[in-house]
Amino acid sequence: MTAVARVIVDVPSRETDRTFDYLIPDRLSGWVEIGTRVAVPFGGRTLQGIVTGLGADAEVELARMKPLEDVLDAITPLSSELVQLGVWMSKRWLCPLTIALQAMLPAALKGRAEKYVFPAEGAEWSDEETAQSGGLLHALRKGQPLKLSGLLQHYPEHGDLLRRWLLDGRLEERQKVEDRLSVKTVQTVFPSDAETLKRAVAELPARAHKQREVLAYLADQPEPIGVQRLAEAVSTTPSTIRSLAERGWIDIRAVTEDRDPYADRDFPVSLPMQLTPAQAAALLPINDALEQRSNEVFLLHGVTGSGKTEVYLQAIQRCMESGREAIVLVPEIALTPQMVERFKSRFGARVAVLHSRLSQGERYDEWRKIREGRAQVAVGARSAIFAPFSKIGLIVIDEEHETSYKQEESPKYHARDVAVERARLHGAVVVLGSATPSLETYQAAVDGGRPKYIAMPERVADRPLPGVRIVDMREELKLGNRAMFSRELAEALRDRLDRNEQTVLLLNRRGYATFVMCRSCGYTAACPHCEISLTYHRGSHNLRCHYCGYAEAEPKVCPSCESPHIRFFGTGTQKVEEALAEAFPGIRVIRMDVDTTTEKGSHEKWLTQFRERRADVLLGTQMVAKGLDFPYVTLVGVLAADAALRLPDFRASERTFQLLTQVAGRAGRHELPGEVIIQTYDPEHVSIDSVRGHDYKGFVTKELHVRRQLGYPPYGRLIAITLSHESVPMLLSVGEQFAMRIREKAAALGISSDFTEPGRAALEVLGPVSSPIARLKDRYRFQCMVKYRGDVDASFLASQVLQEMGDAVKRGGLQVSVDVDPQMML
Ligand SMILES: Nc1ncnc2c1ncn2[C@@H]1O[C@H](COP(=O)(O)OP(=O)(O)OP(=O)(O)O)[C@@H](O)[C@H]1O
Ligand SMILES: [Zn+2]
Ligand SMILES: [Zn+2]
Repeated sequence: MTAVARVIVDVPSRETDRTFDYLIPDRLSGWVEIGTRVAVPFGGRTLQGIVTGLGADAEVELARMKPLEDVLDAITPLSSELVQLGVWMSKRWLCPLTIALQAMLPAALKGRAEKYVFPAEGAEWSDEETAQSGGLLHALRKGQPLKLSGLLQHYPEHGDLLRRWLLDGRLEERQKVEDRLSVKTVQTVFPSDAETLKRAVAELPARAHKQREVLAYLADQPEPIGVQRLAEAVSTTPSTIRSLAERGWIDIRAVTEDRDPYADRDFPVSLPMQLTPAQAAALLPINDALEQRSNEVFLLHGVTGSGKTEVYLQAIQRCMESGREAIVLVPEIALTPQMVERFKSRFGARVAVLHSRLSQGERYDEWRKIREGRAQVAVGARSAIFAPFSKIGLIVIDEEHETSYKQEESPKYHARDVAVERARLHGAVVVLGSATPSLETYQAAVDGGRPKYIAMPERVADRPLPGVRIVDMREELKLGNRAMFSRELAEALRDRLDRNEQTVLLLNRRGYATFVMCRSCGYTAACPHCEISLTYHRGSHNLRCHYCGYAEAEPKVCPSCESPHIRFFGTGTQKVEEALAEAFPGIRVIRMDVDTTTEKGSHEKWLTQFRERRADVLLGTQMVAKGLDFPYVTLVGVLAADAALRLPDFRASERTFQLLTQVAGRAGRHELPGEVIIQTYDPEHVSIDSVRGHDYKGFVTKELHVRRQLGYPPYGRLIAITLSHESVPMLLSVGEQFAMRIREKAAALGISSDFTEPGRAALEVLGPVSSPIARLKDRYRFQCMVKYRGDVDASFLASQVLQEMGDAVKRGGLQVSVDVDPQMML
């Protein structure tokens, strides 16, 4: 019987989206399991791949089968459960399996970097083991890092031993990332016993003061200590310390250290709080499900400030006590120090944190902590859903309505759906938390009973929700106020300055371009490659396209009519900042937007400043709306509340309501009561009017009614297929064929295209029409939208048509992108 590995090669195309069989050579037997990354010969090249299956017989004759070339990691990075999840994802979102699998790996593991093997710090082997290893251990102990591939080649008969020791931790594997070993090592002093130290002091020459001090320090504090740290502690140089090692009085060894991005911060220990009755009632069914290990999904619908986080924390505690692991997803933007601190303070080093602001190396270290079982809780943004745990008991998704849980590039997965599937594979509990649940989740809870609905309708400690006033800016204009701030908002702001309280100002900028326009002829500067207005950047005085990166200098005269009256238009945060400085001299403003938060750590820096009350106003875009919990914020102002309502997206109302409710929720969360002022040109709009009474149910009822009539989610589902090409006629003809074939297939299956009859399965294809962004990077874009309802496998139909038309698409040089359950309609 010959062992065979089924491998998915890392070439993301439809033709290679299947497994290929390879022989497992003896040298590698015992190293290959499901999830192992391997190097394989493929079409004359060596490619990277992932083993997704093992078998004894092969689909092609053994004689024609090639052997695997190499194993790329000693510790298999993916489990068979994650591979299974990947298979599910590739079907769910119509993407090649390799793309789904690669999305689960930390970036540091993606290249074909060589792996090195080292003995672990303090590892010991018996004489018997040393003898058994036939020179292998001897080679390793010389201290030189040895390549894993080399070891496997030189010691083929000792592969089992190597693997066993890697698994029991006596050997470690490391990888070069960014030209350095991906594991950080620290030169560490190991003091000898007190006796030796005493003798050393006696032997030292009289003038060796510093060396004496070092020895005294170590005699006092016999714990291992970093050379650098020790040098600082006794204010000497590392070379002084090294000279002691040379004389054999102390030992200096390299010790691996995790790059813990939070290492220099002390987290005060936090104990579980006494729950309010509402929290206790919410926790009860969650704990029950954990206890019974039943695969439940809950929607925890708690208003802003109702204390959802404490419920998560105590559920996680329960989960950990039963020996299982927990994943907590929070939106990238909410991964503030404040949020991280809540978890670190409660669970300490058992928490791994994963987010994009960490360096590749830092992320890899956190990932290893999870993979090697040193962490029990992973807190992170979207991709943390793939945390390589093996016995998950609980998955929490905070702010479950957030759009950032949907990845916009392939694999276009939604972390919420992945969470539900992953929890099913583990028999785990899912908690979806939000003050403003997505309509999909809410409707499923109310109509279908899964998720189970849990409500926390009040804030903790009887704190009231803030009062909300809506200001009609048209009225302001009628009364002659042309300023950016209404009289009410200006007055409230002044009031806060007098009382030394703080204000959060949200500029809803989505759909509100900071563009340049000529006031004489109406010319607006647009990207020559995309159908998009260019955005003005004050710092560099240039105009930039946010889609393709095109940039040009700010025009002095209108390129169209040569008028000098061309100027920067629209309301950017910079403009608001200027207006604030003008209206309130001396006001201290922190501006948070894409321009001020690109630098690593800047986000945190601003929030810390604001928390320490070194500013009066926190002004920003969406990123100031979520997760913040500052006791002195008593006023929230919203400028241009309706800015995003006109976007060509059926979720525009829902998003506006969620954003306004979330930002309103930042006010009055502690002792001081809060107030919210929303400026708008459209005060009657249901998205704005409902915020006044914190009326989620009122909003949702109206909005669901509209969705039901139009057959939009949650009452129907969508698949967006976008085609792009330089030539419009080409696009139109392929697009038409596309739409037609799907319609034909549906008709052949007897699926109606009539959505008016409630409850009946239906499918229709809208388009092809020009996409809302009609041209990008010199390519025109057309869209077909498949809308369907009921028992229809539209993904399957779409993928069939894609396959059938694959050749035509390829020959014509078209690009096709498929988005199943799209969240962004642009
Ligand atoms: N049982 C409790 N007793 C006293 N204070 C509590 C309790 N639970 C939570 N709090 C406090 O109430 C405040 C709000 O809690 P938390 O931030 O968890 O709310 P939330 O529901 O997550 O709100 P949001 O959705 O707005 O983020 C916090 O300052 C928290 O420390
Ligand atoms: Zn002009
Ligand atoms: Zn462009």
